[in-house]
Amino acid sequence: MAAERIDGKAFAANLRERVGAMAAEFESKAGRKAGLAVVLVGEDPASQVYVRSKHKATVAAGMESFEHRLPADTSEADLLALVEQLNGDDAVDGILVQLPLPDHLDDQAVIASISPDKDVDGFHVTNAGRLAVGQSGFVPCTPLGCMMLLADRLGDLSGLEAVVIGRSNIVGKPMAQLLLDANATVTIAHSRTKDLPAVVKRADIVVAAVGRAEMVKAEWLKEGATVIDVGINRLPPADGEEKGRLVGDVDYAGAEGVAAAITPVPGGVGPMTIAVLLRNTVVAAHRNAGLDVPETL
Ligand SMILES: NC(=O)C1=CN([C@@H]2O[C@H](COP(=O)(O)OP(=O)(O)OC[C@H]3O[C@@H](n4cnc5c(N)ncnc54)[C@H](OP(=O)(O)O)[C@@H]3O)[C@@H](O)[C@H]2O)C=CC1
Ligand SMILES: Nc1nc(=O)c2c([nH]1)NC[C@@H]1CN(c3ccc(C(=O)N[C@@H](CCC(=O)O)C(=O)O)cc3)C=[N+]21
Ligand SMILES: [Mg+2]
Repeated sequence: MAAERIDGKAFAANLRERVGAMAAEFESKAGRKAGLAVVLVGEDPASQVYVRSKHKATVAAGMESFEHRLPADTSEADLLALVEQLNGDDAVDGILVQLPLPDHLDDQAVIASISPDKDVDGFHVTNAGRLAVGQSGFVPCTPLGCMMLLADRLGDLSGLEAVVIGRSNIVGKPMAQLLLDANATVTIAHSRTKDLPAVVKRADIVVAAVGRAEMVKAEWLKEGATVIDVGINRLPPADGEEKGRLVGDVDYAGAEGVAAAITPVPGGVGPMTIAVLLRNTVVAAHRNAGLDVPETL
């Protein structure tokens, strides 16, 4: 039987609806809209696409979107000065600096300059630390979106074997932390892992966040596994194509024959990332205005 396709796009649309309702309620209580500032340095085409879809989604949810596009040769001092200005701007509840930054800019220094209370990406060490010790803060959007899909599909994750492939600060590590908090038994695999296929074979839940097109094969999966594919990989254009296809880190066509459920690429985790970003921004707005955060968020 073919695996069920986990429709992240539909789930995300529903979440954006709910966030929109909370944003409207926030506006009526606070007398202003919740605001998200997005900073893009340089002209990377993929980053431009993401920033444009974040802007559209922010406005559609009834929030204010402040876009700052800076030239690729922006100095670190100028970028830090902009973040400082946004930190002090009461109309701005959330700040997102699109990564990766051009090589001459230090990602970590820039993330460190964002006020943890406006760090809706959840990348600041303060928020990473809060997640690690179980305090409330901001959780990175992509892993939180993956957890929402897993909770919706599987309910209680207690005792399930979860394997996260990838250990980046923005996806793999926080993903593992959230799975652990949900009482899964968690393994983190990475480029030095010996016999990755055997490690993946144990998993009831596989989260692939590697950045290698269709690396995870059907034969690696346990029958009935739930597969969350975070990877976004652009294949080289085939004959007659202008742009190459977008594929995940999992061989979807093969995995469909073994898994119980799997997220597609596109239409899976990607749309969740943006919806959770809006969710985090409305949460930030409530906290920054001293209002109770609605429980439904
Ligand atoms: N859908 C979405 O919303 C988002 C998608 N992404 C996508 O997710 C993917 C991962 O992103 P990100 O975490 O930022 O990437 P990074 O490049 O920061 O991390 C990749 C991880 O994969 C590991 N890895 C690399 N090669 C192998 C291998 N052959 N076997 C096992 N592990 C390997 C690396 O191991 P090591 O640590 O040893 O180097 C590293 O931990 C990318 O495709 C990215 O585009 C990212 C963010 C959001
Ligand atoms: N500070 C920061 N925060 C981020 O959250 C962040 C970032 N930098 N840099 C880049 C990555 C990547 N990322 C994605 C968001 C949405 C889709 C998404 O919507 N993808 C669509 C397809 C989009 C397309 O067609 O290209 C989908 O999967 O269906 C993908 C990837 C956020 N990131
Ligand atoms: Mg994110």
